[in-house]
Amino acid sequence: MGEAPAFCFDNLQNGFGLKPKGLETSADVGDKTFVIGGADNDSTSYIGVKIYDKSTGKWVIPTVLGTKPKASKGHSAILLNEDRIMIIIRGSTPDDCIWFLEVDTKYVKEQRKILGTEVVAWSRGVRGDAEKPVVISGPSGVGKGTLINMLMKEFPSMFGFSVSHTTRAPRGNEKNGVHYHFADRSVMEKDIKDGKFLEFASVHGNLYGTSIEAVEAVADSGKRCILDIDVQGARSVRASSLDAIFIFICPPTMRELEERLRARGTETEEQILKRLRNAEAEIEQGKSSGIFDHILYNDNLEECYENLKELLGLNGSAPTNHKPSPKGIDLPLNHSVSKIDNKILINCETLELEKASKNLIALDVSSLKGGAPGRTRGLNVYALDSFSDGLNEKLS
Ligand SMILES: Nc1nc2c(ncn2[C@@H]2O[C@H](COP(=O)(O)OP(=O)(O)O)[C@@H](O)[C@H]2O)c(=O)[nH]1
Ligand SMILES: Nc1ncnc2c1ncn2[C@@H]1O[C@H](COP(=O)(O)OP(=O)(O)O)[C@@H](O)[C@H]1O
Repeated sequence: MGEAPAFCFDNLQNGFGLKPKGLETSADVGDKTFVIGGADNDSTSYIGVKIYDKSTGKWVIPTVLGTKPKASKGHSAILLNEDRIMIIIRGSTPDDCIWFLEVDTKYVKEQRKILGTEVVAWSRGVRGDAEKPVVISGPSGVGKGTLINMLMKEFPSMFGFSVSHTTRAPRGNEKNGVHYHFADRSVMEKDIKDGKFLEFASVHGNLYGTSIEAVEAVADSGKRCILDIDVQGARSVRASSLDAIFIFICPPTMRELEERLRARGTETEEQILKRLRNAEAEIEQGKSSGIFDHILYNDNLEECYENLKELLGLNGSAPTNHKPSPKGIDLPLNHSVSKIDNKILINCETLELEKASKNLIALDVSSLKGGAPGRTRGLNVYALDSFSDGLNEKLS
């Protein structure tokens, strides 16, 4: 795209509108200058953001969404695609040094409309891709939990369960933080308002929801995330930026569903009747709404499980190509940053002679995925031999 070759951030002629000032950097996007960070004496524990609107000549403090990076010993900023600023933080841990401040992405534009204020959104940068999450829905008692448990037991290193929040009371065998995060309605409602949830719904009279953190934590651990959520939740996830595979589980008959619910023995008569009433509408929507990619009938459990595995490409044997999650990036405190096309070059200023030939790290940002309110994934990292021309070693 005909960009200038490498540039330094103290060169204001670079056309990227970036300049460091103490612990602050700034980036120009259209009429706005985004100032990131604070002065040396700034005592806040997070990196702050303020916006100078050149058209009005006024400073604006935006609503800041997402998990914010901690205050740091300094950072570099690189504007990407005119809609997000990549921040490389000095002196942080390997998995905490790359962040993205979204200033004009689709998500930020939507939130600006909803909130009626200026909005920016943080998301942490993560190396590599996550596998598509699997959303499983179906009426109460159809066997979702049973099938998910079988999958997690057979492939423990491959799948991780998204632990939902709910206001319903725990059942006898259920552990807080394992089966659900059992929450007070007022706390959950506040977290929903604060944008911490990917989706939420009122189901059988209780509030249920998937927090963004629940899904991202599974992906961070290098596992494929499984969500057990109702049809309303599946619809919300379908409309979100999460690219998932949607599976609906149907009972063979309503009578069999009722028998399973009663045999499970975890609900009162009143709760069973409520779940059965809701089941008819759920099955109707599950089959006809177009939300689901696949419908599975859970008549014979073993057969249904085999069909589920086939859909997930597991075909009876444990996959051998399961990749562990990539590690973070170990950056020395002193480094300089430049950009060539879709590569961000980090020159690590090491004094150790034996490391001097491998002191460049390249971050490939050509295939970023996701973003706020979750993580920004798809960041590829290479060690670059400064005495040769090309990228020569993908860091493990
Ligand atoms: N939308 C949504 N639904 C959920 C979530 N967690 C669980 N559910 C759904 O809530 C319903 C009730 O779940 P639960 O109380 O565990 O009862 P069970 O389905 O009878 O085992 C089921 O349809 C679940 O799929 C969530 O985070 N979001
Ligand atoms: N194919 C099946 N045939 C008979 N019973 C089943 C089958 N699948 C699940 N069950 C039983 O039905 C009950 C409900 O299953 P569960 O997994 O708790 O459903 P859900 O999570 O969808 O509410 C459990 O007691 C489970 O052992």
